Amino acid sequence: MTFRVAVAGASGYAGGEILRLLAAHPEVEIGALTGHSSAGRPLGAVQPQLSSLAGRALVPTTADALAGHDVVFLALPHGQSAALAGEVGGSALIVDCGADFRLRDPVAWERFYGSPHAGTWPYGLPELPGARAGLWGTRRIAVPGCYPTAVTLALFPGYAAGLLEPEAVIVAASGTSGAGRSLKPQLLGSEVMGSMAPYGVGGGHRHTPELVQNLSDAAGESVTVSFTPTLAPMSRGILATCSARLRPGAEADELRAAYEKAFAAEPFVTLLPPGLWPATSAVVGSNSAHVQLAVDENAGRLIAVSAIDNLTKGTAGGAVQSMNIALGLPETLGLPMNGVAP
Ligand SMILES: NC(=O)C1=CN([C@@H]2O[C@H](COP(=O)(O)OP(=O)(O)OC[C@H]3O[C@@H](n4cnc5c(N)ncnc54)[C@H](OP(=O)(O)O)[C@@H]3O)[C@@H](O)[C@H]2O)C=CC1
Ligand SMILES: CC(=O)N[C@@H](CCC(=O)OP(=O)(O)O)C(=O)O
Repeated sequence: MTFRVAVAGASGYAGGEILRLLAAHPEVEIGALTGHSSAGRPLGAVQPQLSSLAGRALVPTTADALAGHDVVFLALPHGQSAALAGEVGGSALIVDCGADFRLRDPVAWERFYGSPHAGTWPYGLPELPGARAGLWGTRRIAVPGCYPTAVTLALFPGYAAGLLEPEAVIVAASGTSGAGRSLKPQLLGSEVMGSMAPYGVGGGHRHTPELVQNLSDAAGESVTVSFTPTLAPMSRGILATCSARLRPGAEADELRAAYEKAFAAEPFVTLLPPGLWPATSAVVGSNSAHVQLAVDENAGRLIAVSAIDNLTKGTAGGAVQSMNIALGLPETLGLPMNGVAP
């Protein structure tokens, strides 16, 4: 069976990456493509890398344009998804790449996003314990934020195994495509090239409550998270360096065994052999996450590092992986495991 799929926000970075993957997906027919300021233009004018779809027209983002599809991807600015999803309604599978339906706690939502909480949908990080059960047959998916995907994969096995104290310290570097393609002075080439700088320092980044939610779910208790994002002079990729204090008696071998068990059957997570460390260049263009860990015996802490492509595993690839599960398709269908290095 072929599923007819619409993409809202097809002119953006996330929308473009969704289309790159869907164009190679054997069970998908690409339907409506919508844009905002670029509506009326051909897709090839704003996404020239999508050669096979270059002549397709971008239409305005309306519920009418998105009606009549089996699957609708929403790749829109935060706050735009909830109203549109309500209007599209029906039996379509709606996959929201924005944040609107990720958090369960309305207080945390309002504090970090400053608007009323729209609700909570099944969370599209299949590797998180219990997540697949929520995705099978669902008609609504909330795709995780890109940092939460990288960080959760790096830390959840240690928490799920009960080997870590409930506090995590995370410093993660992201490429500039994580910020979308709208114009922002801090993203000018002359500001970013040859430089790295933190932002959202001091617990202010909106992915903090999502990290707390995921790690607390894994731990079965409330986990405190200190998260510092950093902008790196590259277009794609996230490298997350995560640290947590070991529970008394927890050993490096037990941690390694917990990670091996968690990822043994995961098609898109590679626990690297001891001594090899994740690099963004190895995962760019793929839906793969690379993970490695070490125990700092002096500090009594786990150091876990992950690398993903923020636009693939961190957005579009994770979204397609979750779509596959929801539709009963093989989970890996249409998704690249290999990167494009060098
Ligand atoms: N970039 C990333 O790494 C990640 C992004 N996401 C999420 O995906 C979503 C899209 O992000 P991204 O692609 O990076 O952003 P972009 O800024 O690159 O694209 C935004 C898209 O939304 C459209 N748009 C802009 N304003 C409006 C509006 N008022 N109403 C309807 N459509 C509008 C744009 O259309 P036009 O260009 O035609 O004006 C464009 O298609 C966001 O919610 C983001 O949080 C999630 C994880 C990671
Ligand atoms: C480099 C950069 O700016 N990154 C974005 C994260 C993008 C993302 O995953 O997140 P959302 O879907 O929650 O927007 C940021 O820090 O806001």
